[in-house]
Amino acid sequence: MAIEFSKYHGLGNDFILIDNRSSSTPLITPEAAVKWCDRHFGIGADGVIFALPGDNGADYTMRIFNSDGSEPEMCGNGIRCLGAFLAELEGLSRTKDYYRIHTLAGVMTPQLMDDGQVKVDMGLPRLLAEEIPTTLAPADSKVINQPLEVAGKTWDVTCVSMGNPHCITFVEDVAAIQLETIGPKFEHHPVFPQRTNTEFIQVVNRNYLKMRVWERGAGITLACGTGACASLVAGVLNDLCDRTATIELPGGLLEIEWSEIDQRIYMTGPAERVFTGKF
Ligand SMILES: N[C@@H](CCC[C@H](N)C(=O)O)C(=O)O
Repeated sequence: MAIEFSKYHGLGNDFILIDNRSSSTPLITPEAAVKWCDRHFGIGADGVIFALPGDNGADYTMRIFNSDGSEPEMCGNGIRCLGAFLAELEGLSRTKDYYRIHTLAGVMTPQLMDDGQVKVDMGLPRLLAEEIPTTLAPADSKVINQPLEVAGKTWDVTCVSMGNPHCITFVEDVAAIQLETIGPKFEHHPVFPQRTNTEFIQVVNRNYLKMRVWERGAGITLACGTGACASLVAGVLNDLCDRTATIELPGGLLEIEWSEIDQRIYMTGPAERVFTGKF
């Protein structure tokens, strides 16, 4: 059976989007997602995202498979792409500029802005070790600037969950990090029972951070929305940045705010359709 898809990206973090609104079961399996994401033998993407019927009062449900077939709880760049995809699918029948999306990390709300950007209410960051999850500290403690031995070197790490796990390290120069060798060692470190996404952050000033990322289940990507949110939170917890900052990723810029009013994280960035097809 041929399945229609749309290819989108958010700052080069690219996804295959599938209109799955007629069924609560993803139209393709995790094994098929691995093949579809293959950049030589498939369509090529960092993940496959399904637009499913809403759950728990939400307008829609998002599920996502990473390019290795694993299923993460959330995806920041992906949910911006999903917002744009749903607007495209609804066309003239669309009645509002935001969607309440049920995810494995709770309900997230992407809003389509007049300038074409998508702003997402990403919810509350989770900071306790058991919420990350990590065994780096007692279950009910935060992991802020804690030493972690990886590849014979001690890294000071801060851990934040945006529904999915992130381990953040502040470095002098992000360009000098050997991401392809060190990334997998963080991802599979035994202190992270559900593996982890890993962000390396260079503080340019209190409102501008440079980031490179190794993603759980996808490897090096050009951007990670949840990673950018988690990194801003880590920067605030370490008093290295303010609560509003621009995050520079290899694929472009994201604006992140950790609201003092409701303590929620707001992420603003682009979502672009590249092409559509049948597979
Ligand atoms: N690129 C995404 C995150 C996708 C999920 C991640 N690989 C995980 O396994 O947690 C983003 O933009 O947030």
